[in-house]
Amino acid sequence: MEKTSTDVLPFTMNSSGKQETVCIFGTGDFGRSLSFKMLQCGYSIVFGSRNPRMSTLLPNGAEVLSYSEAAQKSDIIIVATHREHYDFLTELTEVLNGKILVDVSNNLKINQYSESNAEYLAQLVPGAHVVKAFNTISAWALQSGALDASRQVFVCGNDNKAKQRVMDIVRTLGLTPLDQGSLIAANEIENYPLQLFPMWRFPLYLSAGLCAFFFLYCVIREVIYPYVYGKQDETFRLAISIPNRVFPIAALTLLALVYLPGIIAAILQLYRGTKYRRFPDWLDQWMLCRKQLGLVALGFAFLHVLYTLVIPIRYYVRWRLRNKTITQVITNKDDQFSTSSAWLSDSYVALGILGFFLFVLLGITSLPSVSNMVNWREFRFVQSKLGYLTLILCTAHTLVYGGKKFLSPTILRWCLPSAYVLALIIPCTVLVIKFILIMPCIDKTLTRIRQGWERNSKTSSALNGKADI
Ligand SMILES: Cc1cc2nc3c(=O)[nH]c(=O)nc-3n(C[C@H](O)[C@H](O)[C@H](O)COP(=O)(O)OP(=O)(O)OC[C@H]3O[C@@H](n4cnc5c(N)ncnc54)[C@H](O)[C@@H]3O)c2cc1C
Ligand SMILES: NC(=O)C1=CN([C@@H]2O[C@H](COP(=O)(O)OP(=O)(O)OC[C@H]3O[C@@H](n4cnc5c(N)ncnc54)[C@H](OP(=O)(O)O)[C@@H]3O)[C@@H](O)[C@H]2O)C=CC1
Ligand code: HEM
Ligand SMILES: [Fe+3]
Repeated sequence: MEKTSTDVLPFTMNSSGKQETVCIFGTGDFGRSLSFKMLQCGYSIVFGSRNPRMSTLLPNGAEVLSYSEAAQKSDIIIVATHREHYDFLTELTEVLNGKILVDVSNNLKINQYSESNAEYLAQLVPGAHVVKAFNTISAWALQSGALDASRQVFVCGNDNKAKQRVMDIVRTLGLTPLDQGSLIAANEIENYPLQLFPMWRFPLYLSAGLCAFFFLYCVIREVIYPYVYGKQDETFRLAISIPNRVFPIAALTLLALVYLPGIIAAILQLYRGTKYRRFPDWLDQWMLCRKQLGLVALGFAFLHVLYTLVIPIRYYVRWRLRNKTITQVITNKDDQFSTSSAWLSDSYVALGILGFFLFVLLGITSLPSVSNMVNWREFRFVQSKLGYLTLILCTAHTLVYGGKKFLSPTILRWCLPSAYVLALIIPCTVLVIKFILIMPCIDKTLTRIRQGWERNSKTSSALNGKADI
């Protein structure tokens, strides 16, 4: 096939065959980094600056002029200055008339101003076509080429032609433009780089709260209580014994909280008899951060395993073992081997190991490189079915660890049961309700609801039918 004349033109040439010139206002970090990249991609660059002569460190081949001279050289102007300094643009409204102004700016805080920076720019220079772009790309990444994580450039603007021209530039720089619509979207685009791990916030606050609560609980039971009643100094427990209760308890509770919203959703759907009514916001948010909750739980489980591995080398544990042996020698009594204790001890450790193995498997499948390789059904199978199996194994691990002493009154201190007894409440509740939900009669109704059946649609059509008669 023969190539047309436009096919053979490089992107950066305009229709008359000349290199396309782009003007950048501001010779700061971002303006400079963008100019390096654009020069590499074949654009010719003209800088607008307050002090054209003072500007150093600029790439070879870029011209530096005053703001108004530079603006006349191109019909696309990238405004690489901070919003606080935009007022100089009001003196240039005439030269900027009809030109494309690209707003790249970010603020320091979310919703710092009542209108977005791009809308503010459009108010300052009403005759220009303002397009928002590039604000999510950092100057450092542009220059060092480390753009793997952030190749996407969100673009928005009211003038379609202007937006297309900017998107062409984005593509030529090897980045991916994402059209976000009109300039109203600028507010959201500007808030985007200011967010700090939004999906992680709830899981992290929740785990900090859980850890603080259980830590205090254990300190009261295991440090303060022995001190008050026997003047014993048990503070060494703060280093390993108590963290090795708090971390597994946090892991188990968070794991249960990953599966609790699915159950609440099912109960709501059964109660309402339809899947077409929205869940309350808190439930929606909770559902959306289950992955993060699960990964935080996995982190705590890892800590528990590491702390458990060091138990045999602890001074306190070795001292107790030695002392027991010596006492047995002195009193000439030996401990009878108890098969049931051996079973209990081996089973709870085995359950922990199997639970941890599946837990890690869940974590691995949540890596994008792995989840992209499995289909939806396989992913659901691992996350939902194996996820529940993980919860069952970890709960059983804790239940068997509690063993016989579980509810005996001797373990109460100041009426407080052992911490793991509290930790079992949510997981056991989740498992019991899940067990009820998968009973055939309930499961059948739930499946019908999830396939689109509505309980009330029958009654309402019957009522309609009556009304017709
Ligand atoms: C280590 C670890 C890593 C994890 N990684 C991920 C991850 O990468 N990605 C991820 O998503 N989760 C992840 N999770 C969380 C969790 O495993 C999944 O969310 C899991 O799918 C939850 O299973 P579920 O059976 O409770 O709920 P679901 O599978 O969500 O739902 C149960 C049922 O409810 C129905 N349902 C769910 N939502 C709706 C709705 N809005 N409207 C109508 N019906 C609905 C479904 O059809 C399904 O039949 C992770 C958990 C852990 C512990
Ligand atoms: N740095 C980054 O990684 C990113 C920055 N941005 C945005 O790009 C814009 C520029 O950022 P950055 O380059 O880091 O900032 P700098 O402070 O490094 O540069 C800003 C430039 O603005 C010009 N300017 C115009 N008027 C004034 C004035 N009154 N006072 C001071 N400077 C003025 C100056 O250029 P001259 O001296 O030539 O006039 C100055 O170098 C900002 O809006 C920022 O939010 C967006 C994404 C990433
Ligand atoms: C390799 C895997 C695991 C091993 C070897 C293991 C081992 C142990 C041991 C030895 C104890 C007793 C600790 C003590 O005496 O202080 C224990 C307690 C406990 N484990 Fe595990 N465990 C594993 C995985 C898990 C996992 C994945 C969870 C849950 C998510 C978990 C939850 C708990 C809980 C809640 C306790 C009770 C904590 C307490 O109050 O003392 N364990 N585990
Ligand atoms: Fe500045």
